[in-house]
Amino acid sequence: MSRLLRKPQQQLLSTGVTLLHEVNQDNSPLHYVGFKMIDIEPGATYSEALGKTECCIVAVTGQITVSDHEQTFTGVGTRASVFEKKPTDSVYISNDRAFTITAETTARVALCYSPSIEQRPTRMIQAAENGVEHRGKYNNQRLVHNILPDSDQTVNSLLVVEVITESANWSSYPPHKHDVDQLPAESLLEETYYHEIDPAQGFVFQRVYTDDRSLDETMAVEHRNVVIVPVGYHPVGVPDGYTSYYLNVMAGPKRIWKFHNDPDHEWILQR
Ligand SMILES: O=C[C@H](O)[C@@H](O)[C@H](O)CC(=O)O
Repeated sequence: MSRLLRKPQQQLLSTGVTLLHEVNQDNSPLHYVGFKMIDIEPGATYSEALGKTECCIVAVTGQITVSDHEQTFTGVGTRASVFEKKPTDSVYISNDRAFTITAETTARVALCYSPSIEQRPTRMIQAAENGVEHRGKYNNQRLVHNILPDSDQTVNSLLVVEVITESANWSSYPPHKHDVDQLPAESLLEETYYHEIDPAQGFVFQRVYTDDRSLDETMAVEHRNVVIVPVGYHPVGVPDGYTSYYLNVMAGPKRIWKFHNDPDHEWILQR
């Protein structure tokens, strides 16, 4: 199995709290991005104290209460399934703060991390604040919810976005990369993908590859898998009959999303 593909674990952290994924510097080739996916049962709590990292808590499904022990946000979350195709709520917590999440319903919660030195205010990112984009044409159409785009200057290094790709369409396509710190042409952003597929027995294909093909891995990605993108192009293809969801976390030395399309495939944009 590709070293870039992570299957969900079932690590019981505490009563009602299960860790499905943890991606960090110790268990991945990433240096900037961290990611956790936790499932929380109603009434159960998850607490964490941040060091020099910031965290975007995304209520992927269900409703949660989030407190940084100064402010408390209740009713965070808008959907029972990501395939309702509507944005959700998130809460941003900056470095050197602690937080507690309490599940109001059965909830899937993504914890998206990146480096942070200058402490910023805690804030709820309402679903209605998400920039919604209908990107692409032909069989390259996808729905994008920008949770923390690079235009949002309220955080230090974190970028968070979710994408819905319908049956027989491609996304993160034409293949693009953002793996060199060479602005204005391209920025260096590591990336993680947390995938969900409807119906859940489905799979999508994701390829992660470099120009010199020193890295070239094509994966069959299944429901609730994570794909790690340290470098390279990273297109996703969705088989007929299935719908794809993924949540992206990106971070690097500069908080700018400037990607470079694979020249071999950029022509499709001219149609
Ligand atoms: O670099 C960003 C990620 O690859 C996705 O968010 C991608 O941009 C989604 C898309 O445009 O299809």
